[in-house]
Amino acid sequence: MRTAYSVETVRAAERELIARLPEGALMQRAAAGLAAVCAGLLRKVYGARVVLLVGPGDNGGDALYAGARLARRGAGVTAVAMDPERIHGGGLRALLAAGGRLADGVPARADLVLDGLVGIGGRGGLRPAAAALVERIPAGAVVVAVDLPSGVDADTGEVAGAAVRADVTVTFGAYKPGLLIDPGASRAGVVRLVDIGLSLPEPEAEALQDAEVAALLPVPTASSDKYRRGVVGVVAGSSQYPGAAVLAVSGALRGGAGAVRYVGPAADAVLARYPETLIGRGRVQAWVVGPGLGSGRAAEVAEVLADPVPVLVDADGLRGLDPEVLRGRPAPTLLTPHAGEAAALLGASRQEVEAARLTSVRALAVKYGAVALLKGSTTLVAAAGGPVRVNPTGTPWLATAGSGDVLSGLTGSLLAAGLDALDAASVGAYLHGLAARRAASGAPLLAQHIADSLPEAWRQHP
Ligand SMILES: NC(=O)C1=CN([C@@H]2O[C@H](COP(=O)(O)OP(=O)(O)OC[C@H]3O[C@@H](n4cnc5c(N)ncnc54)[C@H](OP(=O)(O)O)[C@@H]3O)[C@@H](O)[C@H]2O)[C@@H](O)CC1
Ligand SMILES: [K+]
Repeated sequence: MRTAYSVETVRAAERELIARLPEGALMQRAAAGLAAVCAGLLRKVYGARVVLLVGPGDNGGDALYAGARLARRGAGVTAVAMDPERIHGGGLRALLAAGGRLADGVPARADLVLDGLVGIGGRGGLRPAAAALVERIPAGAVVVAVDLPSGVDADTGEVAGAAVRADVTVTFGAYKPGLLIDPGASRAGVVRLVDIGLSLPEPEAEALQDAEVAALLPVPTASSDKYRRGVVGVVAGSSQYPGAAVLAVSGALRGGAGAVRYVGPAADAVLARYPETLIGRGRVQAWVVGPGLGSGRAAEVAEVLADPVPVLVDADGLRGLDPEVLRGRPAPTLLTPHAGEAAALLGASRQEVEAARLTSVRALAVKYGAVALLKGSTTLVAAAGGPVRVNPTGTPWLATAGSGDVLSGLTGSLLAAGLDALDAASVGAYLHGLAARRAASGAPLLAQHIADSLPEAWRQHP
C-alpha cells in the first residue's frame, strides 16, 4: 500500500521537526538521500555530467546541496537557475565550493538532470522561465525529479501546461497524493521515498499497488461452483436506456462472480448480447441497482435496499436516497456517483464537489453510512473514517458514455464474489482504469471495449 499526505500535513510535520533540529539539518537529510539515489543511477559518479535545474525555492536548494555532494565525488556539476537573483544562497555556495559551476544555459549533453525547479511550493503549470529550461533537457539524460516533477500539483496530480517527465522521483518524508494520481503519477516515473524523520498522522490517501490488487482478486478453487463464486443481481435499464443494462451486465460477467442475474425491462437486449445471463429475481450475494433506470423506479430501488446483502447504488438509483434508510441497512452499501450526482447527494453544487473531491467523498461516506466511490479524473473511494483510496489507474478517455455502467457491474460482481465494499470499489476502479487504458491506447473508446479489455487487465494480475 502506498500512503500519501497532503502538502498541508507535510508542512506541519516539517515545522514540528525543524523546531527540534539545527538550522538546515532537514535540507541536508533530503540532499543526502537525493545524492545517494543519483549516485546509484550513475554507473560512475567520477566524471559524470550532471545538470541541476534550480528554481527559486527550497526545492532548488535541495538540488544544489545534492549537486555539491556529487561534485565532491568528482562529477562535473552545472547548475542553471530559473531566476538567478533568487537562487538558494547556501546551496549555491556549497556547490561552488565543491567545484560545481553556475551557467546561463542548459548544457547540450548530460548523463543526469536534477529537476529542482519547484516542489511542494509549486502552483499551477510551470511558468515560461521554468518551462524553457525543461524544454532544453538533453535527450538521453536520466531525469530525476526533486520531491516531485515540477509542474505536477502535489495534492491532486493535476498538470496544467508544461511539466517535467521524470525517470525517477526522489520524494522527501512522505508520498504526496499527486505522485499517486494521474496525470502526475505517470510523470513521476519510479518514486523513491527518502525518510527525513517526519512523524506523520494517519495518511490522507492511499493507493493499492499491483501486488495488492492481485492478492484481492477472487480466484475460484477446485470446490467452487457458480453459486459459491457468488451471484450478482443487476437491476438496470429501461425502455429508454436498454444499453445501460447491457453494459452493466457486460462488466458484471467479467468481475469474478459465478453468475449474473438480470432484473428489469431490457432482458431481451441483455440476452441477445449475453445469453449466459440469468433472468428474473432470485437469490444473489450482491445487487447493482441504478444504471439507466430512468425516473419513477424508486420502489425497485427500495426493494433492492431491503435485501440484506451488499448493494451497489449507481446513477438513477442514487436519486433521492434517504440517509436514514442506508444507515439502517444490515449489509454494506456502496454508492458510485460522479461529481454531479455526489453534489445532489450532499446538497452541494457540482463546483463545490469538484473543488474539494477528497472532502466530498469522505462526507458522502459519513452521511450515508456507506462506502462512496467518486468517479472523476482520479477516482476516489472512501469509507467512514480511514484514508481515502486513490485509484492510480485511469485515463481521461474514461469519460465516455456507458463507462460507469461497466464499472458498476464489475464492482458489484466483485462484491458478490466476497470482497468487502472498500476493496471491491478500489479493485473495480483499478481494473476498469487499466482496461480503459488498454482499450483506448490514445484514441476515443467505447464503453463496451472497456468491458472487452477487462479479462486482459485481470490477467495482468495473476
Ligand atoms: N520545508 C522543509 O523543511 C523542507 C523542504 N524541502 C524541500 O523544499 C521544497 C519546498 O520548498 P518551498 O516551500 O521553498 O517551495 P518550492 O517547491 O521550492 O517552490 C516555491 C518557489 O517556486 C516558485 N513557483 C511556484 N509555482 C511555480 C510555477 N508554477 N512555475 C515556476 N515557479 C513557481 C515560487 O515563486 P513565487 O511564487 O515566490 O514567485 C517559489 O519561489 C520541497 O518540495 C522540498 O524539495 C526539503 O529540503 C526537506 C525539508
Ligand atoms: K521538482
